[in-house]
Amino acid sequence: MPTPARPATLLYNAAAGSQRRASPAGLHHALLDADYDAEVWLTTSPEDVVERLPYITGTLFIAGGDGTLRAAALHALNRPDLVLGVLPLGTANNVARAWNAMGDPLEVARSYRDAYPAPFDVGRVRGQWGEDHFLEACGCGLFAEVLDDYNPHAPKSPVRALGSVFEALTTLNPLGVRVTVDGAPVSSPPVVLLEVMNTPSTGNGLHLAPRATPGDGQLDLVRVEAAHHLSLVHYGRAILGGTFDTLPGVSTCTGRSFTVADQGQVFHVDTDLRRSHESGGTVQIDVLPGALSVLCPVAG
Ligand SMILES: Nc1ncnc2c1ncn2[C@@H]1O[C@H](COP(=O)(O)OP(=O)(O)OP(=O)(O)O)[C@@H](O)[C@H]1O
Repeated sequence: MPTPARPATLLYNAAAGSQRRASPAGLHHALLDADYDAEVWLTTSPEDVVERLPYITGTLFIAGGDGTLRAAALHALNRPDLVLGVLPLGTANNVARAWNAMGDPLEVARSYRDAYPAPFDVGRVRGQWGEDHFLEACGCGLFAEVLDDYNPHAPKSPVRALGSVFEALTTLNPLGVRVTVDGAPVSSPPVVLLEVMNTPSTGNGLHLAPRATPGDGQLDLVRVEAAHHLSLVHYGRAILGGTFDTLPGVSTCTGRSFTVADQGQVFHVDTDLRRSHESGGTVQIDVLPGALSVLCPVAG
């Protein structure tokens, strides 16, 4: 007698950037092929997740982009009863890319047949403003300034994004901020960009830490020294080619715990923005190793 399909939930965001690539019914069928009988949950806002996620246990497939994943994942911390599965329907899909869950969402769904749950790290940030978590990255300097000008929660617009890049490039002052890694001070020349990354890319697919792995219990610190500030063409080429960490003036190192001096600069935590009311003190960034349990796709 065949064994019944495994129960699961399919969270589907119809507002995600590439939702046209797979309908809820199509994903439901593909998951049946993978032996999961998923109850479909059509989400319309992160608030749905807050209300309903506490009542969901077992396997939760998330069909959306990084925003949808983050909205669910932040409520899946300290929930050993919940295993997440990523179905890439977003625009950048930084987390799906880092987890080998990219490609045709229907194929990815089918690849969960023999998948196993694996630990997925989460970053924790503590500043004067309180505590936040990130799946992708947290940092200050150029990218945070661009996001601050752009407002990532408004509708996406490439023209507005370009305007924000130019604005940040013309107004950014190098940051001379002290940094420690695992309790030890590191050389801290003025930088134009400082990112602590869990996934290799963040934002609109900015591939800043090609070696970052979200299941290794570590985070990658990436800094771009102001003195070596190259042209945008150099950065653009290296980001596309996955060689950003080899550029002159770009330094990287891994660690579990970081502090960054708080001089009142804006920080981004994934796409959220944070700024202290008063400068002084430090922002503390730690890895929470394996804080999430996420299915690893297994290609058939
Ligand atoms: N449960 C939810 N969680 C997060 N966003 C949601 C949710 N439901 C609807 N949305 C809306 O969907 C929009 C897009 O979501 P998402 O970030 O997942 O896709 P994307 O922007 O296309 O992908 P990416 O972030 O990978 O570039 C959000 O800006 C938000 O307005």
